[in-house]
This record gives sequence, structure tokens and C-alpha cells, in this order.
Amino acid sequence: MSEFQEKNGVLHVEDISLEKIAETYQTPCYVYSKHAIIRNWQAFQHALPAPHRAFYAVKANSNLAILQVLAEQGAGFDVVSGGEIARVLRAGGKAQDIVFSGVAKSDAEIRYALDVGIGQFNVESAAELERISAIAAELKKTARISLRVNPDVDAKTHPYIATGLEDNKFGIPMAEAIGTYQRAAELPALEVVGADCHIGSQLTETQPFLDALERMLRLVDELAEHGIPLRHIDMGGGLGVTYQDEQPPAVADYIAALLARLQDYPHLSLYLEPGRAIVANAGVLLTRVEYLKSNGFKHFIMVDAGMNDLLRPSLYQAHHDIVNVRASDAPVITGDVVGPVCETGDFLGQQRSLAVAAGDLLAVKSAGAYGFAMSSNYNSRPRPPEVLIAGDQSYLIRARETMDDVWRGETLVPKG
Ligand SMILES: Cc1ncc(COP(=O)(O)O)c(C=O)c1O
Ligand SMILES: N[C@@H](CCCC[NH3+])C(=O)O
Repeated sequence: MSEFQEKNGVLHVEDISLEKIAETYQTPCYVYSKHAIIRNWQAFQHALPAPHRAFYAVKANSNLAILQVLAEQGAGFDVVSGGEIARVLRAGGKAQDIVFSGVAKSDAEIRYALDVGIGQFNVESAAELERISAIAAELKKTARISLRVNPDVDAKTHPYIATGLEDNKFGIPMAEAIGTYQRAAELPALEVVGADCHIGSQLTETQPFLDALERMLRLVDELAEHGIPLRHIDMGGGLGVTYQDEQPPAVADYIAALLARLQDYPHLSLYLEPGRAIVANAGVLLTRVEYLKSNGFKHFIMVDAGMNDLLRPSLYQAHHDIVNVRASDAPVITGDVVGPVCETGDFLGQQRSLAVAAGDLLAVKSAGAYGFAMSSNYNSRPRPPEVLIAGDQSYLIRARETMDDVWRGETLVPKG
């Protein structure tokens, strides 16, 4: 069942047509389905009965209303900055439900995380371990920690979003893991609770996760021999979604495969940190065709959303399906769907065939994850609004930026 369906020839999100949304909020505009987010979340929750647990990776889409919807579902949250901690708390999430990943946590972020009482730190280096220990000791607190180790597994995904290979910046090399755990166990302000890894994003096979789990379990066994028992193992996020014709495993199957391997470890609970799988297919970017143009050998469909609004196609050559919101009998054009930004790399899709005319509305699909979250004001473009649909209700969950928002904090200098 999809919350994005054509009714009477017009694409709807839940019970509202995208034409109505464009009329109300103008374009470009991000539109999300509340029910799709909840359904995606519940698939994880159902497959992971307590004491297993899922933590939504806030970076995928950190809009406060979306965090609120997930907090109401009892979600945990995986964060990578002090800012993301602040967002979770502002949205009604609980500090103890937060795990804090990230390769370069600052003093201030660690202090803030300890002050508010987050659940645990996923520690990414020996130096960070010392820093957390020192700050926790100074604050007379105990920091619960997991070490993020690098299992050196090929996630078979785009090189920019593979994170678990030896030459990536993430995590502690497996060879140094035991020594770092031993050091952690000696530090009185730290409590060692688990082990963590995250091998990459948009994975479409289960096997790399199982390969990583195998290496993590070898580590768990070795740590037990050294008298360092763990309570949970965190296999990160990374489950892929269908953008075009990818066939990622179903959530339930991927989790069942991991839990099956953990049967011999009844004392270990499984943590996961899904981001994309929760929100990607729950959102579209709505945009209007400004002009059609042809240079004699190539057609361009010029729209009012650009790479500053949705960076994934430019940055990763990522594919997002693009459809006309209203079934059209205009002539089919095969061309690039491009934005207004002054960059040759500013495209949302290349060589797409669309029955389209100037003024039509297009929906760029699967844009709920790493869409608005990676948007910018490049070319002094105010960022688009975000709208959440629930049944026949629409909520403006972030207003379109004004120029005051764009230049906030900038000041002029005295003349001359
Ligand atoms: C540590 C960590 N956890 C979770 C995620 C979420 O990944 P995804 O959106 O692929 O599920 C990421 C991003 O790749 C990450 O770096
Ligand atoms: N931003 C990436 C995913 C990165 C995951 C962050 N660790 C994407 O859009 O696919």
C-alpha cells in the first residue's frame, strides 16, 4: 500500500492532491506522508522486540515534526552532533533514548551530551575515548560507551557512502579494538556497554551486514575472554530503498537474518540505526516546470528546484524517479531535468522521457531522506518549505525561507 497514488489522473499524497499542495504552499516544496513514516518505523519496531531496539538516524531528515512523530512511536535516536541532540529534545524525544555517533565530537558537544544525560556514546577513536573520560570525570558522571569499530567490509554501495572499509575515516580499526576496550575498561568514568559498526548506506543486499556481524561477534568473543562482557551490538543503519529498480531485502527479512545469527548470544541485544529506510520513500520534492528548451541536439526541462534543494543527483549521480503530477497528453520529451542553479552539475534527472509542458508540476520521488537535510542557500536561494500530510490534513512543518532567513547573521561594515 502506498501513500503516493494517482487518483483521477492526479498524484496524491494520502488524501490530498499535489496540485492542491502546490496551490497552498507554492513550489518548490518538500511533501511527506506521516502514515508512510509511521509504517516504515513500525516495520523495524515489530521485527525488533525488546530488548532489541531501533534508533532513527536523525541526519536523514531532522525536521522537528518528523522527530516528534517518531518520538511518539517510542523511537530511539542516533545523532551525530550537539545540534541533533537539541532537535531530538525539542521534538519531545528523551535524552536516554539517544546514541551519539560521529568522528569528531567536540568538547562542547560531549559536555552537552553528558549534561542532558544521553543513552550512550558510540566512540570513534582512542583519542575521543580519553576526551569523553576526562570530561565525564570532571562532571562527576559516568559515560556509557560503545566503541565503533571498522569491520573492513565492502558494503557494495557508492564510494561516498561506504563507511566500513579500512581506508574510511570512520571507527576504530579492528586490530586496535581489544586494546582500546581494555583501556576503556580501566577508566572509572566510563561504562562499557556495547560494540557498534556502520558499514555504509543504501545497501541492497543482506550479506555485507552478515559479514560485518560475523566480525563483530568474533570481537565480542575475544572481549569475553578478556573479561569484558557486552550488553548489545549495534549494526548501524544502511538498509537501502527502491529509488528505481533496486530490490533491497524486506525490513523483516534483513532483521530476521541478523537475529538468527544472534541466537547463540542470548545476552546480546541488537541495535539498528535506520535513516533512509524510514523516510526516503515517504517524501517527494514538488517542483514546477519553468521553461522547456532545446539546443538543437539536447532537450532541457527547466524546473524551479535545483541542486541546492536536492543535492543527491549532483553529488552521487543518484537516481530519483520524476513524474508529471497530472497525466498529460503533451508530446513526450527526452531530456535533462535541470534547476536554476549556475552549475552544469545542477540536474535532478538526466535523459528522462516525460510528457510535459511549461507550467506543469513534477514530483521528484523518494526525496524524504537526505533531501531537505542536505539543502543549502547556494545562489542565495531560500530553502523550500516542508509539508507533512496526514489523511486529508496538511501541516506546514517548516516555512519557506525568506531573504531575512538567508542573510541572518550577516552584517554590513562601516562605509569606506
Ligand atoms: C553511524 C550511522 N548510523 C546510521 C546511519 C544511517 O544510515 P542510513 O540512512 O543508510 O540508514 C548513518 C549514515 O549512513 C551513519 O553514519
Ligand atoms: N547523504 C547520503 C547518505 C549518507 C549517509 C550518512 N552516513 C545519501 O544521500 O545517500
